Amino acid sequence: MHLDVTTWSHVFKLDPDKELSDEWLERICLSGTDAIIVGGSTGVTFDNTVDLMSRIRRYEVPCVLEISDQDAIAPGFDLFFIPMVLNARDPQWIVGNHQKALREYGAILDWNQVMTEGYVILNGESTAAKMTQADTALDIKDVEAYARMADRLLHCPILYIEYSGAFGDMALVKRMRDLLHQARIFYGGGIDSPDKARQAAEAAHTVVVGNAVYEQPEQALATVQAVRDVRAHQPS
Ligand SMILES: CC(C)=CCC/C(C)=C/CC/C(C)=C/CC/C(C)=C/CC/C(C)=C/CC/C(C)=C/CC/C(C)=C/COP(=O)(O)OP(=O)(O)O
Ligand SMILES: O=P(O)(O)OC[C@@H](O)CO
Ligand SMILES: [Mg+2]
Repeated sequence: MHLDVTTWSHVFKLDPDKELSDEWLERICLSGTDAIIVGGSTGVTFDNTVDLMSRIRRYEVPCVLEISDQDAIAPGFDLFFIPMVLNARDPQWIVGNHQKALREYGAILDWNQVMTEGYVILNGESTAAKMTQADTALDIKDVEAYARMADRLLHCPILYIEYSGAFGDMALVKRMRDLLHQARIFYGGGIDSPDKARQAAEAAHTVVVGNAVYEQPEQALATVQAVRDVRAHQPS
């Protein structure tokens, strides 16, 4: 099992608040994806998180919890991703909820399992943008500044360009990747076909496929091979 995120090209993000049959969960977990992220912006509870995690645990694939609600923090994951929404207008989503969670867990957690994601949300229509009151009216220089903030100021191992629900601007994503010093760029949003997965894999280090698992599962599965094909033709 590879817990080194720098080797991950493709991940699926599964939402504890959504239904997925055992058959489809098996196909997703055995697809050859590099990891499964468990997360969602609303309706995530301790119970539905543990339920999904224990179903994924039947398979060998690495399993990460992307924390969006302190009440849904559950043990048993390989890693914990902590989003900090850098362009949130509400500071609760940059540091506020994090401070509260660290009051509870700070002294006992295994820091080797924790990775910070510098999040930049760019689809103003997404649930996450509305919830965090993200400022999505950004020009390229604004996004570059957030990318450098994540990479150089905060030393986040992950810069997450989030277009949840819509396919984003791959030229922008690639430009961010090219300016990073140490962070890896995760791109998520609107990947619902092998062609979009290919475009995203050419721009980002890691592509994240979420909603398509529930809406177009055959297409979602096909994104795994599409990303592999891109990597096979890229110089290492
Ligand atoms: C005992 C034990 C397990 C110990 C470990 C505990 C641990 C690791 C503690 C860490 C402490 C800590 C700092 C926790 C963070 C607490 C917290 C609540 C932070 C806030 C996170 C945040 C900014 C959330 C905002 C929303 C967001 C960015 C969610 C990310 C996922 C996302 C955008 C999903 C897409 O959502 P979806 O529902 O699919 O949306 P659509 O409707 O658009 O599809
Ligand atoms: O659901 P989609 O649009 O695939 O986005 C994936 C992920 O970035 C959501 O956090
Ligand atoms: Mg979703």
